[in-house]
Amino acid sequence: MSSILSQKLKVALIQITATAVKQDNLQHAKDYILKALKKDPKIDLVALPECFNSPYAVTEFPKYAENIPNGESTKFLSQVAKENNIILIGGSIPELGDDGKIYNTSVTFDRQGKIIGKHRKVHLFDIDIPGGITFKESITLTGGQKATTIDLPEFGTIGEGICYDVRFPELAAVAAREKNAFALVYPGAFNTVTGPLHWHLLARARAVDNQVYVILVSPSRNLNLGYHAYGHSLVVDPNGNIIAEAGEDEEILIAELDPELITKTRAGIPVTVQRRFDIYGDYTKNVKPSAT
Ligand SMILES: O=C(O)CCC(=O)C(=O)O
Repeated sequence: MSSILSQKLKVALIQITATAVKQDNLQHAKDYILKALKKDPKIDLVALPECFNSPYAVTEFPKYAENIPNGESTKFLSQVAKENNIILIGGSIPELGDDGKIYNTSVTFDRQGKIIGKHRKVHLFDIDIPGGITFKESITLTGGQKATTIDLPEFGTIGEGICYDVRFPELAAVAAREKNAFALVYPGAFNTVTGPLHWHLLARARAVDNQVYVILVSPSRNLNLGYHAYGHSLVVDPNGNIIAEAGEDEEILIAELDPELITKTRAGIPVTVQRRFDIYGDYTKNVKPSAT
C-alpha cells in the first residue's frame, strides 16, 4: 500500500564518524540518537549515514560484514528503534548475504523495532578520476538487484538508495512515480573530490525531477581515516530548496517534511501530470512510446 505523505514528519539526520571498533560505532550511533531525541522529543524518524559501523574501505567490508537480520548491528538498531519509539533508517552496513556475497545494505525499522525495509546498494561506486579519486567497491561488494520503497506506518512511502545510487534518476523515478514515494532517502558518503562537484546538485535535481523531499545523510569528515567523507548532510524540499544542511563535523540535523508543500509544488508546476509518455515512453511502467 504505497502512498504520499499523509501528515507532517519530523526527521533527524545523524552525521557521525566511524572508528575501527564496531561496538563503539554502534554505541556512538545510539548516543547520538538519544541526543537528538533529547533535543526534540517529537522526532518521528532518525536516519544514520552510509557505512556507520565500519571504516569505508573495500578491504574492510569483508571483515565487518554480518548477517541481516541476525547480525549484531541489526539486532542493536532494532532495539534502539523499539526503546525510543522511532522509525529508524539504519544508514548502511556491510552485509554478508546467504549467497556468501557482500552487499552495502541499509535496514529500516518501525517503532516496534520490526524490519520494514532493506536496500542493497544497486549501483556500486567504481570510479577513476585521474588526480582526484579512484575507488572500486566491486572489488569486494556485489550490487543489489532491486529498487526499494518502504511504507512507513502512519506517514506513507519513501524510496531509498545508497550514495552512488543518487546519480541515477531512473531509480528515483521508479520510487516517486511507480510507488508514489514522498521522499527519497540516501545514506551517502561522498568525498572531498566529488562532494563539492555534485552533492548538492544531485540532491536538488532528484527533488525537482520528482517534486519530492530528498534526504542525504553523510558521515562527518574525519581526516584520520583513509576516506575523507564530504559531510554536508542535507534535506531538500520538493521545490529544490535546501531546508537543512550540516557542516563537516559531527552534527544532528532536524527538519520537518510537510505534505502541503508537495501538493502546492505539484499544483504550481504540474510536471507530474504533463509528461508525454507517448513520445518517450515510461520506463517505470515498462511502457513504450506510442506517438507516430
Ligand atoms: O558518487 C560519488 O561521487 C560518491 C559515491 C560514493 O562515495 C559511494 O557510493 O559510496
